[in-house]
Amino acid sequence: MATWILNGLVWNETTGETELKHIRIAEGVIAQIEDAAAGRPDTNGHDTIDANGKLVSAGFIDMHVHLREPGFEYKEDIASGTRSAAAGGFTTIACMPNTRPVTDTAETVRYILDKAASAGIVNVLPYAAITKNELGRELTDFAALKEAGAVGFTDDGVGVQNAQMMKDAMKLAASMNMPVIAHCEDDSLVVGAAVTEGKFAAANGLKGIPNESEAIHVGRDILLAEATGVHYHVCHVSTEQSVRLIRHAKQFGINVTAEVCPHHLILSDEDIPGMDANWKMNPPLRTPRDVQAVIEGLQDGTLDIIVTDHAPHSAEEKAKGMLLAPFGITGFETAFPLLYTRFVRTGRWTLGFLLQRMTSDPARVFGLQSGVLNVGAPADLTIVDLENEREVKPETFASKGKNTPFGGWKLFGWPTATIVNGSLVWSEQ
Ligand SMILES: NC(=O)N[C@@H](CC(=O)O)C(=O)O
Ligand SMILES: [Zn+2]
Ligand SMILES: [Zn+2]
Repeated sequence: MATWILNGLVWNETTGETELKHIRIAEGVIAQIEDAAAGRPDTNGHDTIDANGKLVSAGFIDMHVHLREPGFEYKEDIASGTRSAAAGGFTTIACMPNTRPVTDTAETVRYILDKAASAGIVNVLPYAAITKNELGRELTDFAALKEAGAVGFTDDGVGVQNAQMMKDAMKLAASMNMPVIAHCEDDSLVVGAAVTEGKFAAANGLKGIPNESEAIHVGRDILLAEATGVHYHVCHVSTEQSVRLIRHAKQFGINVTAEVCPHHLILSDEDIPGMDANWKMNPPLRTPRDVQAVIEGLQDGTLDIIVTDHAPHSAEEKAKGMLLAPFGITGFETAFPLLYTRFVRTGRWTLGFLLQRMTSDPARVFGLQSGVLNVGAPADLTIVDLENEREVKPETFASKGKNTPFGGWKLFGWPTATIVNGSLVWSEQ
């Protein structure tokens, strides 16, 4: 059976314009795209969804998320996490291996894929750990993990401290055409601090996390990527120094790509209102100068894609306060509205620029079929209301995590329906 999505505002990658279209989806793929000006198609016997002039985009892709299952289901699980993703317009998400047990065996990779197939409502791509238990001591069985369905290797949550270990991982990953995705953090430069070195830390008499703790790994790993030829992808870039190093590496033709999170594009340490753990994440909110640098990095192509680093924690954990609470904020349900409101509605970016960084660019970087609105592509689509302003209400999130610094913000650009493999998996109440 086919479904027609009628009167969708579609952004045309070739012309850079938006046009009103009717889209037919059948058997999980986009089967037909017609100009709405040519009139209503014959929808007899088919389902119809009237987009009523709302944006219809290729579904958003988020290559850095934490679903917390197995092991931390009190924070999030695959059912609640994929529902939260769908509510944010995401149709494909790649989940990090800092679960319990750590996703470091084929068995755990298969557990996540099976659970995603039975309880999940969007496409879930699991990453596997680089080192056993993410302890940095011994490599995992890359071949078995790839065979089980892992899409890349990462110890997200911690940096790989030993350079030889990282080099061995890159060599092995390169030999099997798999990417290495790095959380960049040198433990010897992090002294148990909760926020960045900067005005907030100084004003509150706190130790700060220095920019070099991130950038020193970026620099090291770029040299190792050059030596091994691996596809090296940098997680959640937050500092001016990292942007500079990645820009330089790309000029040299080194196979490096990078991601940036909405919060690092929008907030600095100077926005932190007080000792509230909803403003605590890793990497931390940096200085205004770093915010400017990551924006420029995204704009000039140094940073390739936008990811949320959706990192839900329980209310009890976050109530421990800025110093003791775990790092991380939820991301799915605010990402597009934040970026659309802050950068597109204000005229700084085109709609197409933002959509590309959340759809076709992640697909290109990680070799996925989705992320484009073309005939023959997977029918993973998002419908978004660009015109109505609404307040961020964390208590209404589909995610179990309510930990966000954006509560109360008034934003435009709310997803209203999400379609995965041709099926409507979520729609606004
Ligand atoms: N980003 C965070 O602040 N936290 C992440 C870990 C990580 O992404 O490094 C988490 O797992 O909670
Ligand atoms: Zn990380
Ligand atoms: Zn993460």
